[in-house]
Amino acid sequence: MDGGTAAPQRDGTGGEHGDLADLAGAVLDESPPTAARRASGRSRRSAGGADTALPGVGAAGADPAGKPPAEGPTLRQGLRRGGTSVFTVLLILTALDELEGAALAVLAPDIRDSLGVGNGTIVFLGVAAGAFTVLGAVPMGWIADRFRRGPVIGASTAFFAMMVFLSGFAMNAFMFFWTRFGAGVAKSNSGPVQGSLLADTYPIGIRGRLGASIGVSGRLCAVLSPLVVGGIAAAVGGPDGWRWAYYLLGLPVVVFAAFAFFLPEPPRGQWEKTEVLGEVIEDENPPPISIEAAFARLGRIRTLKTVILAFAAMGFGLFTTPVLGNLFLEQEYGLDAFERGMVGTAGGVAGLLVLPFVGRYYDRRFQEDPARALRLIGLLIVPSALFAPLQFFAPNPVLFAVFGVPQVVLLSCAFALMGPLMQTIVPYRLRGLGTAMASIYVFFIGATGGGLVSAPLIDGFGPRTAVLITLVPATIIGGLLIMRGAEHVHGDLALIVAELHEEQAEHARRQAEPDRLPVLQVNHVDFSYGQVQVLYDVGFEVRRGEVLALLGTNGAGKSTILRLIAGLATPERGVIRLNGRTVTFVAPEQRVRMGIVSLAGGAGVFPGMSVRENLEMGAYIHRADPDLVRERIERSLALFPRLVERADEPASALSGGQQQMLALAMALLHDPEVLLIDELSLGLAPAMVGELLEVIERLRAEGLAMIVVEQSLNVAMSIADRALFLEKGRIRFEGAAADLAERDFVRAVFLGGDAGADTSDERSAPGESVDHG
Ligand SMILES: Nc1ncnc2c1ncn2[C@@H]1O[C@H](COP(=O)(O)OP(=O)(O)OP(=O)(O)O)[C@@H](O)[C@H]1O
Repeated sequence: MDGGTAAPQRDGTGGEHGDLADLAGAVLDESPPTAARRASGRSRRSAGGADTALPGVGAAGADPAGKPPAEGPTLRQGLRRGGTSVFTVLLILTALDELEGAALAVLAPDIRDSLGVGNGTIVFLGVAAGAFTVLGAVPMGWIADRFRRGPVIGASTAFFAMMVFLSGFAMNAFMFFWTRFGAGVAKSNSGPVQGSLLADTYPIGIRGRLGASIGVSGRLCAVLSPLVVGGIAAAVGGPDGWRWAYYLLGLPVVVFAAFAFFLPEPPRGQWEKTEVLGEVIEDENPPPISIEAAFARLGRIRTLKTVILAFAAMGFGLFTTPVLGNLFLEQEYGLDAFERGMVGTAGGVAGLLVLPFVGRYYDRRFQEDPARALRLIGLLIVPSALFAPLQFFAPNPVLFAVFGVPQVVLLSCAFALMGPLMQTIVPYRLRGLGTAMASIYVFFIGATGGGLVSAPLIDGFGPRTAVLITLVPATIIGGLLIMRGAEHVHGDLALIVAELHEEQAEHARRQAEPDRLPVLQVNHVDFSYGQVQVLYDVGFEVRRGEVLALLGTNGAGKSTILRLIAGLATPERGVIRLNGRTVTFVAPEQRVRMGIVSLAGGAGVFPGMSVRENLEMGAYIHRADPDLVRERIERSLALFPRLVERADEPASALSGGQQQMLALAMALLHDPEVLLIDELSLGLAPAMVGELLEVIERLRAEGLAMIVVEQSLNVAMSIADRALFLEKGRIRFEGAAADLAERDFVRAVFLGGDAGADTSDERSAPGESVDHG
C-alpha cells in the first residue's frame, strides 16, 4: 500500500514542469522536498494578501501541540494522530461493500434461474441498487453533519447486513428488489458519513493517501469478488448455492457494524482549526443545519460548483460506458461473460498498483499548492478520453484490454482523489451534505443524461459510436472544467480560513466578556441574488432591549438583511448568531423556535378568520402544548386592548393599523428574542403609529431586541436606540439614532437635501456602539 510509512517522506517533483512528468517522477524517483520550496509555495499561496496559511497547505500536519513537523506527516504518523481504529474499520467496511456490490453481477445467472425472472429484471435490479445509494446520500449527508458519525455508520451497516442476509432468503424478484433497495440506501452512508468522519479524524496532509488506500482496498475486493462469491456459490452447489454467498457475506458485515458503533467522534473541523488557528475551539451545542441553506451555501463555493459540473458532464460517459463496452465485446469479438470479466479486471489490477503513488503525489502537491492538486486531477482525466477511440477500434480483444488499462488507471486515480479534495474545500460543518450534493448532480444529470443520449445512439449506430460520441467529449470537457476549477481553490480556501479566524475571534471575545453576549450578531455578510451582489461585508450587533433601525436608499438591501436573519436566504459569506449560537444554516422555522421572529405586516393575517383564530393559527408550531398556546395568546392580547374588543370579528373587518397590531400579536406568540419588523408605519394613520410605538416601547423595556426597517426618519428616530444607514449594500453609518438627523446624507435621502453628500467615511467598526454625534 502506501509507502508513506516510517521512511522519510520524499518528493519526486520536477518543480513547475508539468504535473504528469512530476507524477512519473513520483513513481520512479523520490527526492526530498526542500524547505525552500515549501516556504516559497507557502508565500505564493497566501491568499488575497492575508498572511495566514490555508488549511492543509505548507505546514501541513502541524502538531496539535503547536509544533509543526519539518515535513508533512507520513501516512503512519497521520494515522497514529487520529488513532487507527477509524481507518481500519472504514477500510474494511469499504472492502465488504465492494465485495457485496460485485456479487450481483457474478451471481446474476443463478439468481435469475432461481427466482424465475429474465435478464432484463436482473440488470434492472443491479442498476437500481446504484440509484438507491444516490437517493440515500442527501439524508445521510444531513445526518452526518448533525450526529455522532460512528453510531450512524454502525446502524447503517447493521441494516446493510440485514439486507444482505435477506437477499439470500429472497423467494421472488419482488423481495429481492426490496433487499437491494435497503442495501443501496444503507450503503449511501459511505460517501457522506464515512468520508466526513475520515476527514475530521486524520490530518489534512494524508487525505490523498487515505482516499487512495481505501480506493485500493475497494478495488482489490471488486477484483476478488468474482472468485470469493463465485467460489462460495460453487462450493455449496445446486440452484440455491448463490444464497450462501449472501449469508456468508453478511457475517463479517455484522461484526464490523458493531465496531463502527464505538468509533470515536472527533471534533468537527479539528485539523482545519489546528492548522489555521493553532487550537481546536469547539462549537458547543450547534443548532441543526437545513438542507436548503447548506445547498445554497455550497452552491457558492466556486471550486465545488465547477467540480460538480465537471463530474455531471463526465457522468454522460461514465455510467453508460461499462455497459456499452460489454455489449461491444460481445458483438464485435463474441466474448462470453467470463472473458468480458477478464478484460475488465486487467484495468482494475493496474489501478491497484498505481493508486498508492498517486495518493502520495497528490498530498505533496496539495501541501505545495492546492490549485496544482486540482489541476493534477484534471490532467489525469483529459488523456483518459483519448484511449477510448484506440480501444474501440482495436483489432482484437487483447488490444482492447491493453488500451483500457491506462484509461481505468487514470480515472480511478482521479476519482480516488476527488473525495479528499472535496472534504477540504467544503466548510467543515457541511461536509456530509457537500458530498451528497455532488453525488446527486453526478447521478441525476450525468447518469440520466448519459442514458438518454446513449440509448438512441446504440440503436441507430451501435455501441462504438455511442461511446465515442458520449464518453470522449464528456470526459475532455469534465477534465478541462476541473482544471479550470483550480483557479478558484485559493479563494475558496481563503474564505474557510477567514471563517475560522472569525470563529476564533468570537470565541476569544466571549471568554473575555462572557456577560456582554449580543442577542443577535451579523458578521461579514455578503449576499447576491444570482450574479448580482446586493450586500457587501455587512456586520452589526443587537443587544437585549435594544432597537436598531435599518435605514437607507431604495434597494439598499435592508429587507434582504432581514431575510437573511430570518433564514429566508443564505449568505454566501459571513455568520449570523443568536445568543452566540451560529444560525447561518438553520432553517427559518427552527429560527422562529429559537426566537428570531418576523413581523409579517398587514399581509400576514388571515382575513377570513377571526382575530382569535388568527392567533390560534399563529401559535400553530406550539400546538403540542395547548396550555402554553392559551397563555401566550392571553399575554399577546393583553398588549392590545383594541383586539380583545374585536376578538371574534374577522380580521378583514379590522383597519390597516389594527391588522398590523394583530400581526404583531401573532409574532409575539413565539416569545421572540429578536423581532424583525419591516415597515412598521407604512400606510398607517399617525394616531395608529403612535399606538404601535407605545407597544414597541413596552416590549423594549421588557428586554426584547428589535430590528426595524423604516422609511420614516421620524419613526426611526423615535423608537430606535441605534441606526444603520445602508447604501448600495454597504453600511455607511452606524451610530446613535439621535444623530441621524445631523447627517447630510440622511437628510439627502429622507428630506430631499444635498444628494451629493459624502457618505464614505461614516462607518464605525461592526459591533461598536458608536456615537458619532
Ligand atoms: N428576489 C430578488 N431577486 C433579485 N433581486 C432582488 C430580489 N429582491 C431584491 N432584489 C434586489 O436586491 C437589492 C436589495 O433589495 P432590498 O429589497 O433588500 O432593498 P431595500 O433596501 O429593502 O429596498 P426597499 O426599501 O426599496 O424595499 C435591490 O437592488 C433589489 O432590486
